[in-house]
Amino acid sequence: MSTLQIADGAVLAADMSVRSADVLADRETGRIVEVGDTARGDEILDADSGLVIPGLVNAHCHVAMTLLRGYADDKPLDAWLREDIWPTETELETDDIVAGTRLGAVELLKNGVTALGDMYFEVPESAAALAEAGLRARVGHGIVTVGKEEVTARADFETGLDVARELDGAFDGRIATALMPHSLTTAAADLLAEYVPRAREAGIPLHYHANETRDEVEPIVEERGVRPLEYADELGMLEEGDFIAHGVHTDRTEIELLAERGVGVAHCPASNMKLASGIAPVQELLDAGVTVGIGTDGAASNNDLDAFDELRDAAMVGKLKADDASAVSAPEVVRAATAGGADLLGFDSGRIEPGALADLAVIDLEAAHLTPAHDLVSHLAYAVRGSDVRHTVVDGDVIVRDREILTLDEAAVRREAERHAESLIARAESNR
Ligand SMILES: CSC[C@H]1O[C@@H](n2cnc3c(O)ncnc32)[C@H](O)[C@@H]1O
Ligand SMILES: [Zn+2]
Repeated sequence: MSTLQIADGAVLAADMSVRSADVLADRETGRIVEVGDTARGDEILDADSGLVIPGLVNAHCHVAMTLLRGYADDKPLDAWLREDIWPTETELETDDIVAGTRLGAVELLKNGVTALGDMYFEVPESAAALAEAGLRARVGHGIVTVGKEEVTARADFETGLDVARELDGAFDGRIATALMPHSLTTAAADLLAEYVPRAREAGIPLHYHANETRDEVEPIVEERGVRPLEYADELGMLEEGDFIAHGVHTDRTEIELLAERGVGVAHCPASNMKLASGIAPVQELLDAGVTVGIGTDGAASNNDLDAFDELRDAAMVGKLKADDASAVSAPEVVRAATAGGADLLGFDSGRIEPGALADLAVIDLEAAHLTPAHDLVSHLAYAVRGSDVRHTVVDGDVIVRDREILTLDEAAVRREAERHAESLIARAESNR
């Protein structure tokens, strides 16, 4: 056994208590073997004056959209997608997506994220980039059929299913997959009815955008006479292991349906605020027993991938929505961003205890904005910034040490991303 000892820090336990302890991880199995003060490891990672937490889980992202950060702002979802994002995305080439994925991976890992849910294009190449950077991910090809001929629409579903079947378990199990139709209004009903059962036969879960805006809910109610998640249920799209993104405009019946079916919600508060989509009823979801994770969505609607921003946003807007300052409390958001997200993605991580995957982040507590340290869970929810992350560990491997990413050349990744972003936008603008 080759071990990593994360030494001399305070450790956040699953019950949200904090105590001084070392964490010992087996680098071969990638799992935590001991949490205590007798651990002795082959390699030491210094966590003195630090807090060891489960790595944050970004439950919903389009990571390569880092290339479109700041390209189109201040519009609502539908106009933003149709006028700016989709026309530009038609110009994307595989190398652009790899460059954007690497840039996103640097940002995520340096901000303490160890796992993500990612829906985008060119998934074999982007999944390889994520895994090589050191991240764990559940990935899928985003399937859109609106505006496409039947044959092209079907081909998109075939790609989604093939990618999900072929990549599941790749990169020593760091990559898992899902069938990812973009949304209930942008993926055709007849093809969903055909492909969802095929995904089930292969044991593949589903992930899709749902109930994000009122404009997306109303046409379904008008056309089908049921709420969007009732429609999803009719199509067999609400099964244990599935998770939706957003769930902003969910009514009581839909919340109960999610709870009954064991389907979780990736809550994306910053994206929902920026696109003025609305505020998800997070406290109601939690009270109903729905598993909630937290996501950034893509960097073009956020505009960064700092998951600590999301924790804070989730707590703040959750209170506003509930009209109750005690709603979406600090322990609840910290749990959502760690164990909640890990449950949504189906990873055995998100908690620091023997047997769990050693996906961890170490927060440097020596900062003016983290002083005094009355309550470290409060700090995680309301005061810690991504730039306070000192080390990030995935599968027992140190990926970020003293804020330096070890798996990628950060300067080269930034240069490449700049180059690809510039040429992508030039191509898109010349074709307008
Ligand atoms: C088909 S791959 C994913 C697809 O989703 C687009 N997208 C980015 N952010 C959002 C959002 O908040 N709601 C819906 N769709 C979104 C992205 O640009 C890709 O086209
Ligand atoms: Zn999204």
